[in-house]
Amino acid sequence: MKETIVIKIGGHASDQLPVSFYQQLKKWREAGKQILIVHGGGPQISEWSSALGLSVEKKDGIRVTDEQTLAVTKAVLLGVVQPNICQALAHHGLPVIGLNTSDNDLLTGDYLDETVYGEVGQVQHINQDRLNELLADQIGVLAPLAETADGEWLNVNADVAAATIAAQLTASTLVLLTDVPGVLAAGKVVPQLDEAHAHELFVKNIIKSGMQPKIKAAFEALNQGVDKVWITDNIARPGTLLHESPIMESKEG
Ligand SMILES: Nc1ncnc2c1ncn2[C@@H]1O[C@H](COP(=O)(O)OP(=O)(O)O)[C@@H](O)[C@H]1O
Ligand SMILES: CC(=O)N[C@@H](CCC(=O)OP(=O)(O)O)C(=O)O
Repeated sequence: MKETIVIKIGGHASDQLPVSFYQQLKKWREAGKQILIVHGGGPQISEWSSALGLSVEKKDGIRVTDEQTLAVTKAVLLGVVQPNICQALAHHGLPVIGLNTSDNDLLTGDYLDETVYGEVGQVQHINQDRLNELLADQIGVLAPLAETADGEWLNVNADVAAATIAAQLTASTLVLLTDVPGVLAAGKVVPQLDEAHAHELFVKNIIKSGMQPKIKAAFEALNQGVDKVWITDNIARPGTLLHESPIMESKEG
């Protein structure tokens, strides 16, 4: 079985991928690793929603999604963000396939809390065999949309989706690629973060907004068997490396 690396690309990051990103993907492929990209698109969804006169509301980094916002989310993720990422990878000579849940029920799930968030879900099950088959010879670029057993589409936070998928694929590494070089505290990147330290930064309101679901998702992935999680703006360096328990040698304590 090939080693799997899951990379989540945030909506900001996907608009400005540096050449080093594609070079690193090539290196990993040459080393025999299979790669799945789970993409976001939050800023793009907000922009299109506003342009269409829809309200934009997030609670703890999760978008409150009514029927109209879900329609915009599907259109923007599958019609704008995903094709742009696939095109960029292809231009850099990488074999790529754009994916969404409708291909053999790749991501099935259920509502997170319908009364609070509306049409928002969490991934419960992935079609692991189909994904592994697709990833054997190409890089998959998968949208964070799940479907219920009844075929309803659900909007899933891309960090949370990537973490669940990484865990179910038993990925060695989950990279959360974003627009900041890592988790920042007092203006500096925290090089290593365990759960206790993360909790402290939550309580002090240092970890806020979009960083909240990212950190929660990262620890979910670690607790479910993913070896390493990085939060970074450059896949060639780990940024913040997350750990389940304290690292004795860590200066961050
Ligand atoms: N402690 C923190 N360190 C770094 N970024 C933080 C922190 N707390 C909140 N953030 C915010 O989280 C953002 C990244 O989350 P988000 O905007 O959802 O990115 P993405 O689209 O890549 O998922 C950063 O741009 C920053 O504004
Ligand atoms: C439920 C929920 O919050 N879904 C996200 C899905 C996209 C996403 O997560 O994009 P980023 O990674 O770029 O933020 C949203 O609608 O914004």
